[in-house]
This record gives sequence, C-alpha cells and structure tokens, in this order.
Amino acid sequence: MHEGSALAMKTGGTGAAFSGKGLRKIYVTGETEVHALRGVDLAIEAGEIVVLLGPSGSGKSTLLNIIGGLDRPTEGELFYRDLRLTGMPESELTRYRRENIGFIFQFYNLIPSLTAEENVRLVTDIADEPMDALDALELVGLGERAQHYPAQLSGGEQQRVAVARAIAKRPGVLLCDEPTGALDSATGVRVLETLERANRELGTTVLIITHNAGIAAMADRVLHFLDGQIARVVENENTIEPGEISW
Ligand SMILES: Nc1ncnc2c1ncn2[C@@H]1O[C@H](COP(=O)(O)OP(=O)(O)OP(=O)(O)O)[C@@H](O)[C@H]1O
Repeated sequence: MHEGSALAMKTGGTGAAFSGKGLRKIYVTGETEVHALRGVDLAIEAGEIVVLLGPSGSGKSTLLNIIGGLDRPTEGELFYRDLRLTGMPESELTRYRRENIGFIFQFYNLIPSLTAEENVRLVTDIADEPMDALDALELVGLGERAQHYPAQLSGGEQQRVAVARAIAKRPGVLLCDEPTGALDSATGVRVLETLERANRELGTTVLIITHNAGIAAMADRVLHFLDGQIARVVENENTIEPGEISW
C-alpha cells in the first residue's frame, strides 16, 4: 500500500469516470451554515473500486449524493467522463442519473408487494438496454428465489435483490452508501461479492461508503475523509477478495 494524491489514477485503466475540483457544499438551515465539503478534488477512474472511509459527518454521503446527481455542490466543478454535471439543468441531471448510476443504500427499499423479479423489472422496464431481470438475479446468486417476496428473503438476500435491481440497467457506476451496514459479516460479504462481480464482469465503477475499515482491503483506492475534505488517499497494490474479509 502507498499513499498518493486524490488525483492519482489506477494504472492500466480505461480513463476517468469522475473528475472534480474545488467541490464545496454548504447547507444553510435558518441561521446555521454547515460546511459539509470544504474543497474536494477527486479523480475516479472507470472500472475502479473505491472505498470512502471517515468519521460520521465528514462529508462522505454528501459527496456521493453530488456524484450521483441527487444534490449539487455550492461551489466547484464535477465531470462524469465529458459531461459537466455542475451547472447542468435538472432534467439533464435526472437523465444522467437514470442512464449511468445505480444506487444501493443501507436499507434495501424493495417494494414488499412485488416479487424479487418484479422489483428488478421495475427498473428494466424503463431502461434503454437492460439485462434480463432473471439474469441480473442470477448474477447475485438469487436466480432460484426470483418468485419470492421480500418478506420471504433474509436481509442479505434482500440487499442482493437491491444490487440486482441496481445493475440490471447496466449502469457505468454503482454508488453504495453503507451497503452492508445492516448485515452481519458473513451476509455482508456475499453482498460485497456481488459488487466485486459487477465490477469484474461488467466493468462497473464502484464507490462504497462504509464505517467498516476491513472492507477497504477490497478497494483499489481508499479515500479517507476528515472534516469535509479528503485527508488521505491510500492505494492498495494487492486487493483482497471479499470472501477474505470479516468483521
Ligand atoms: N440536508 C442537509 N441539511 C443540513 N445539513 C446536512 C444535510 N445533509 C448533511 N448535512 C450535514 O453535513 C455534514 C456531512 O454529512 P454527511 O452525511 O455527508 O456525512 P457522512 O460522512 O456521510 O456521515 P455518516 O457516516 O454519519 O453518514 C454533517 O454535519 C451533516 O449533518
């Protein structure tokens, strides 16, 4: 492992997915200003797995939401490939999000009255060149459970359905905010395996926020947040398989 700049890139990759400069985010609530991001520069390469670590309130989710087009920075510039996200009209930002980004959150947000397959179809029905919903469920190891409802699945299985739903539209990027936060180690590892598989087989760029430092070992690079800034970037020369991680 060695430390590098936030702008360092994985060698042998296929070019920048995201590049950002001077990103600041100030939330104003009444008289109070919260400086959630205080000048973040970043470059994420296409096909990287990047883990975002840092104390609560250090700005990780704020950055992920800005990258995903769910929020906008107060200042600074952000590009996805050659698309300038900052300053983009809302309708274009929505299209960017729909076409390029798959989100996975701590809680799976599946529709309880729909089967696993139907939950995935909600996305594939409106995507341009989606995977078959059953293929997406196969990819996360749940082909056999396609006709089960969320209540008939464990937490880890529900999260894998959420991963299938996110990857079924073949997004270039998966943004994961505490994807294993509600899961025990063995179950969480299976979810991480599905993210690693999407990265390896589909070339998806994967960003993972976690409080679990053990997960950092599967990342190509780890961004350490502190007080609204990226305080340190650590590059992993030898990443490990999710199966070797436990917590
Ligand atoms: N919508 C909002 N309005 C006001 N303040 C906000 C808003 N969203 C986030 N913040 C504040 O911005 C700061 C950064 O929050 P953020 O959620 O990005 O941190 P985080 O590193 O993801 O934390 P955690 O690990 O607890 O999720 C915090 O002080 C938070 O309270």
